[in-house]
Amino acid sequence: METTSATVQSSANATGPKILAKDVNVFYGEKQALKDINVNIPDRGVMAFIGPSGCGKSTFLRCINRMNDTIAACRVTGKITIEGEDIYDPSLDPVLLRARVGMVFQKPNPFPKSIYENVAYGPRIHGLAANKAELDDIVAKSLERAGLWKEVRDRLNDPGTGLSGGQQQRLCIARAVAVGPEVILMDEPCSALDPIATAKVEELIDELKRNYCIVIVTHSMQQAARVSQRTAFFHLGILVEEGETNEIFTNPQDQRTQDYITGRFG
Ligand SMILES: Nc1ncnc2c1ncn2[C@@H]1O[C@H](COP(=O)(O)OP(=O)(O)OP(=O)(O)O)[C@@H](O)[C@H]1O
Repeated sequence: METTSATVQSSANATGPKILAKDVNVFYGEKQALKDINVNIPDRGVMAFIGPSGCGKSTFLRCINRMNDTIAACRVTGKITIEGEDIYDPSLDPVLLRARVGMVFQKPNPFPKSIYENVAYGPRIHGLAANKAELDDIVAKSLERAGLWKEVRDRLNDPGTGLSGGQQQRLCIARAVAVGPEVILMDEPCSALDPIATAKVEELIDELKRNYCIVIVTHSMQQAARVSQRTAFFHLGILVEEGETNEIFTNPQDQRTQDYITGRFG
């Protein structure tokens, strides 16, 4: 499923960490939700964030594309870089950042428009296609990358909301891919899907990791074990432990990780 279109190619560089977080603290008003988070996220692979409810996984995910900026009471300190570039630099446009760092949410949220328009919207507003033929090409390639092309190519003008839940989630992934992101953030992307649709999305994640840096928040340890190469365990706003997924699940260094993965809490 290789593509020749520059617009859907990741510009990622395979060496060194893609994302680097240093001493990241997040506050909602007076309440501190994350404390001194330090982590390197490698390129071309999947990192899973796991941990009990309320430990700050989604909050940290939202730091990576500055979605927390949209929450009035939220304050972020510390530094996050993507390929060395400080994403909190005041000169950086968060709208452009969010094209580089796509996001897929828990509940599939296609626009109330056609399948075609759902995918074409981003490339059009970012001026990625010079004409209709180029836009058609981006739409087709993005749907192909999201493993949906064969299922929808004959009904591109049908509403996106008419697809099944799993197809809608893959449409949202196609929409993220269409603007040529480097990073794809996924916040529990399968929690609203049945096991068959979940398996399809997991297969897709496995395919996409060859070209993108993917960060996934999941409540399912089985899913983390299946799809990720690295796992970070969060607890009460602290990143307790991070490492190779296999190591985290078989030989965790911290008692809290051990307790969580063996089901003693969470
Ligand atoms: N918009 C918000 N305003 C105020 N507090 C918030 C907001 N979003 C999250 N929090 C708080 O920040 C803490 C971390 O929440 P977050 O949603 O990041 O955790 P999580 O690990 O993703 O949880 P879950 O697994 O239940 O989704 C929680 O105490 C939560 O109540």
